[in-house]
Amino acid sequence: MLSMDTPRTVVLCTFFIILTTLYAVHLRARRHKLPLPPGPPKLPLVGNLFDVPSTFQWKSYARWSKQYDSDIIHLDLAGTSVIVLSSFEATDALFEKRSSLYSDRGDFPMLTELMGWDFDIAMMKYGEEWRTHRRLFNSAFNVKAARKYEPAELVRTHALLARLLHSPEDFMHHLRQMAGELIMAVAYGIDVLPSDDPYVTLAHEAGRAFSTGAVPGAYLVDTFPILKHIPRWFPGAGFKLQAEELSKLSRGMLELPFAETKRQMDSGIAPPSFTADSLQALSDPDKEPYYQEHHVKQTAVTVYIGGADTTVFALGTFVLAMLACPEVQKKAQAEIDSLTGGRYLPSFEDEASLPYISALVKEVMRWENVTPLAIPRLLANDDEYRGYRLPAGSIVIGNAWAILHDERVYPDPHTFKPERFLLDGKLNPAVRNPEPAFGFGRRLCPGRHMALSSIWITVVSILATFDINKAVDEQGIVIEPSYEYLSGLVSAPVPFKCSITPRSQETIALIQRAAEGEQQL
Ligand code: HEM
Repeated sequence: MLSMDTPRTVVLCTFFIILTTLYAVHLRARRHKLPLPPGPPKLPLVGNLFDVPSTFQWKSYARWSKQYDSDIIHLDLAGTSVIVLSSFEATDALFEKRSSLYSDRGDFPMLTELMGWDFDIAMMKYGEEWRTHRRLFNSAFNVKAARKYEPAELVRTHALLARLLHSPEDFMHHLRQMAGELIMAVAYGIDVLPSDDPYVTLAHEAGRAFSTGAVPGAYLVDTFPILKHIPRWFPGAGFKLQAEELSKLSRGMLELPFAETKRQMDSGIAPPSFTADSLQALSDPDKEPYYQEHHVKQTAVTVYIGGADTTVFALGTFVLAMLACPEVQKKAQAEIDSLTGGRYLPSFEDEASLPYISALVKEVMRWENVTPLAIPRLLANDDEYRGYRLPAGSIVIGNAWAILHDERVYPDPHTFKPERFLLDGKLNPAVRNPEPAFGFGRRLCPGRHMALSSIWITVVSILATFDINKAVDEQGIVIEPSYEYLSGLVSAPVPFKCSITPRSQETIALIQRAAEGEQQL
């Protein structure tokens, strides 16, 4: 019904629309005049293309941030605008508080279109499809749901201890096997073979191909997407043949383990897992109606790709930290011994009584964080921050490494020091959690609860039962690890040697009893 006020309302509305349009035009014009954030001088056309190194970019970004005294810097990579944020304040202000603008991902034509990884949540554009996958993921991996994986984590950790007893020199292989077993069990309910398992091998190769394709600029077609249309016989189109080969891995990873879980479900022998539970829930009328089978299939792969390498490399860093700081290892073992008296292997119930171990795990995540630049974002619209113009379409990078090595928050940041997280023997809530190790805002890693609990139980179990020391060569000379890392989206310790020996006859007996008990279950 029209009211007497209608003409007045129309005038008011028109006035309001004109005012907001004028304001938007004014804002755009004003923003256009604002300077870009500071950064190294740019050459014509190529900008900073030759300034940015091809490895360990996070260290150069952090150096520039100091040099220009700004936690937000700007680079131009041959026409692509790149913004790097190097403080908690800046990532909080943009990724967290303006998340609707800063949650998109850039285009990776090689990875998503040619290699077939378009179904991976981590690379998905910000929108409905991503939201559906993310909800499905969260329903199975939120803080409460992730607790149901603890028994599986404990069993796999005990199997790891038994393998370390047998061949300690292969510790990285054992850590990888453990992570592979755990994730295949959690995602698909598949029990993998103790070695050379076809699913783990496939997943490992697929994961490697994924990590290579996810590095910005790794393939020319990512910088010049038009190249994806050139025919495969064209000179220089080798990447298309390579993509065809690699896409077999993503297809295999998508289809094979999923088909196995469905086969087990049809035979009534499928153990609980993300895939089996989610497929069962599809037929439940009370559950979310919008999930479909392909969402479950695609999300299950993401569990493996997101979780396997990251967890293994964090545990590699733990071992390296024990070599760097033997006194930390002693303190951690003393805390465990004072609780268990060496009579039993620690379990998740002990977590609250072992604050030094929890602090040690936080320090592992901070010291050499696995994903130094998280995963870059794409800025959806023009924006303005601290008087700087941030152009739409910019790649925005959160330099998690710089934030976790900020001496204002973590004094003496390059030293491995779990004590920084403690006060009077308890975890100190005033010290900031190293959460940027898992990214930022709405795209913060959804697997972090499971990752942290599996890392915690592995760390406490190894420390309870083994001593980790530097290896010694045939001449009795100590082999110093290089403490170096390989550069990439996911940063792994350079392979190193160490000596892992059981702490006593009693701990050997505990490990054997745990492994035998679990085999009988
Ligand atoms: C030490 C272990 C891990 C680390 C350091 C890690 C780190 C990260 C980081 C930095 C991101 C990007 C966040 C951003 O864009 O800001 C991410 C995303 C993701 N992670 Fe993890 N992660 C770990 C373990 C896991 C595990 C165990 C899973 C699966 C159970 C997982 C699943 C994912 C998924 C699905 C995404 C994509 C999220 C999205 O784009 O919305 N991660 N992770």
